[in-house]
Amino acid sequence: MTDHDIRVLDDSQYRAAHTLFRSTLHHPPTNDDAWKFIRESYEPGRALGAFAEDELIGTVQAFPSRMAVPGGAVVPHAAVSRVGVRSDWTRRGVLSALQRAQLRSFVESGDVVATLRATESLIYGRFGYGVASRYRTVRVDRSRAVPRTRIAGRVRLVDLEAGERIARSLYEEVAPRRVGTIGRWPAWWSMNLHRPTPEDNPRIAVRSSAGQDDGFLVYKVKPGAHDVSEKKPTTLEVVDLWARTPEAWADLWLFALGVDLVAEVVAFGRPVDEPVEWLLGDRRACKSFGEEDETWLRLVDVPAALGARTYRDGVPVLIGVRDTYLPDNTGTYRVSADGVSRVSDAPEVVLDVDTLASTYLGDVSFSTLAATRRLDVVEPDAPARADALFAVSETPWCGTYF
Ligand SMILES: CC(=O)SCCNC(=O)CCNC(=O)[C@H](O)C(C)(C)COP(=O)(O)OP(=O)(O)OC[C@H]1O[C@@H](n2cnc3c(N)ncnc32)[C@H](O)[C@@H]1OP(=O)(O)O
Repeated sequence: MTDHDIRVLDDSQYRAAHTLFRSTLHHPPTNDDAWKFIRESYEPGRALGAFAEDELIGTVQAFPSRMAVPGGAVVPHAAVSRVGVRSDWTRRGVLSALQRAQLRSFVESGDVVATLRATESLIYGRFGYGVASRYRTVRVDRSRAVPRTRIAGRVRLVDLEAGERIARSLYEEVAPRRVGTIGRWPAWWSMNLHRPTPEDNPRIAVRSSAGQDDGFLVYKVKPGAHDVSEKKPTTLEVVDLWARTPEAWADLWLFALGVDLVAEVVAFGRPVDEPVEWLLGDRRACKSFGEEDETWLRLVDVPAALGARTYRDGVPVLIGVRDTYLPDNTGTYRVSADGVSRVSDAPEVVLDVDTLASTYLGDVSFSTLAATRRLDVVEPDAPARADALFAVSETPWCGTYF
């Protein structure tokens, strides 16, 4: 018997839930203008509340989405956000109860995976979430950058309305080609492009070649002093940049690096393998900061998730999986280049479901996890065999903050 219970929230409760979540991050309630955009992002059945008697004391939410997995498939995905428990109720099992209910709801709705961004890295492992992709921040000193090449196609500025249309359609086409990217829900776009305050003033540049749009850049400029030697430099922030081809990618970066009166170009949350340095005459003009965990991935339906991705050639391996919160996933899986099956054989390597999630998109190898004692090795050559099967050619990256 607990002193709280979990309920699905309805329309009349979303604003209170949002205010509660913001208070757990020490932010004030949102204003009415912003709420118009945020309200749209609450979908029926996807927000849960924890109640003590009839008082709301905690909440979690999820956006409906998809995720691209190795081999090109795209699987149903729940994007978890707005997790918070009122500070007079923490460490009494409220989040655990919310997580249990939310994971069960994902099973019922057929979500194969769930992901989130974590405020703190010690919270989510116990619920089966593991770090599956990383990102970095890059900062380019324009006075030293000296790009080695010029824009080859055409980059034009478009207004926000046309830009959003182009960006959405290009994103939907281009993003799923990269492992770890997710489908963006309609309210993501309105919250990120329309909600910003006037000072944000997002601009959209579209790149085209032979009359075809093939990439876009959303950016913001924070004006500062015009003289680069002064303390507060004018900064251009690359907010969102996606391209169909490497040529379009390079042109969009060259455009960002070419805007006048800008002292530095900064981009948060970019892929760890994005070769910005190689565009520059002076590669040290580009500093890379804070490589951090991006995607925390939960394999909700382990057989479906393992079955959805492809594997390279190699000797099959038997992987034993432990899952406390969703025990139906517990078992041994035979993984081979031909696919995955559940078997009753003894496993050759055993790991918790959060650790399996970290290997799933290919960001970390089984050998690394064995060396750091994150998995139990039964057959000494099993981690190397699993590495060969799970290897990917491109580092996973999501690129969508929520
Ligand atoms: C996806 C997102 O939205 S990220 C945003 C997350 N929200 C925040 O950071 C807001 C501020 N924090 C909070 O609201 C709360 O502290 C929460 C939601 C993180 C945790 O809620 P609680 O109800 O306290 O968690 P609960 O009591 O179920 O804890 C379960 C276990 O996790 C541990 N735990 C919970 N939070 C933390 C933490 N921040 N750091 C380390 N351990 C933690 C507990 O000690 C407990 O461990 P145990 O099972 O070994 O006893």
